Amino acid sequence: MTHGQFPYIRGRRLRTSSAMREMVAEHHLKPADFIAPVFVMEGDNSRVEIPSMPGYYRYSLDLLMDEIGELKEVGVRSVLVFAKVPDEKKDNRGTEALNPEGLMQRAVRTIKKQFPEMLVMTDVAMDPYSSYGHDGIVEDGEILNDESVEVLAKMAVSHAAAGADMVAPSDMMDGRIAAMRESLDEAGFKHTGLMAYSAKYASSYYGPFRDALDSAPGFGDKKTYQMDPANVREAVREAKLDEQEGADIVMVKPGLPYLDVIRAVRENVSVPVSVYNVSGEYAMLKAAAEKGWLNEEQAMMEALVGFKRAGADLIATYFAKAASELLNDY
Ligand SMILES: NCc1[nH]cc(CCC(=O)O)c1CC(=O)O
Ligand SMILES: [Mg+2]
Repeated sequence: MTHGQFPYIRGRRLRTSSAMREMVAEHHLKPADFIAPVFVMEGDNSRVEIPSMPGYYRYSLDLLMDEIGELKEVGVRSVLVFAKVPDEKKDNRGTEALNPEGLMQRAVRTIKKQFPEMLVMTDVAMDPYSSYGHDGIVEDGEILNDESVEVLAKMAVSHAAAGADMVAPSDMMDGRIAAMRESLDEAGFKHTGLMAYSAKYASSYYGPFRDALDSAPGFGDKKTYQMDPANVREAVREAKLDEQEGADIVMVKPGLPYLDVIRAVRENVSVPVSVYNVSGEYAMLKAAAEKGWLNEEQAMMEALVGFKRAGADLIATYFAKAASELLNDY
């Protein structure tokens, strides 16, 4: 009895042993694929666990160095820095974001001094500095685009001056990539890279991150600048525009609900594509694992290789350290 090419063709032959499966694996993860987001706060010798992100911490700068040392130890080669700004330093124009002695700038200098080979990327966005918790200057309830881009371009230069290898604008204002490239070049930072959050969706999966930085919008939502989850063609358009404006890497964010977007963007640009496996995705997996409903390590690795299969070249993920430890083990 034969059915089509069976029994001559048996897909299971290639799955008979771990060596066989590994030999035919189409995608692989390695620690250098990961970008580890890190949260820094003022103070000494302190760390605070983020309630909605079990096992993930905000560190004072001194303790952040230990954490980065551990990341380096397991083979992670790049970090993406986010700073928690005290309320009294927030205003509508993100003034503190340009302070050369600000927390972000000090963090970048300190990391580069202690770990010169670690790639340091910085979040360029106004929301942690904004009294309204928005990614731009607010006027009569509107988030101004062009005026915000001017601030963002200065912020990029300020991070570059502190020693950032790449700046990563996460604001979704129009035209900011070209403005940043021009400002960076004019200021002499022609080798400072730009990783653009090109297709960043207005997502509920950012909730735990906003807890971590106390950066939730004070009014309304971010739907007039972040993208509608219903759209994929628009993501391709945004990514292509950012590539033309000079982005060195384009990003899709969040990750798991947007694998098709990663694929579409990958097929339409030439620059590397990164994905942000965001805070809510981390929280979701951790919560299920805590309840014993999912195997945490297996679910984590499955999600991460899924990003590569979808077409991501690099992955910003809160699992960077845990996944690297596992990859080193076997
Ligand atoms: N510009 C802010 C910013 N940069 C990265 C994230 C989210 C990251 C995450 O959820 O892990 C956000 C939140 C937001 O847009 O409200
Ligand atoms: Mg855009």
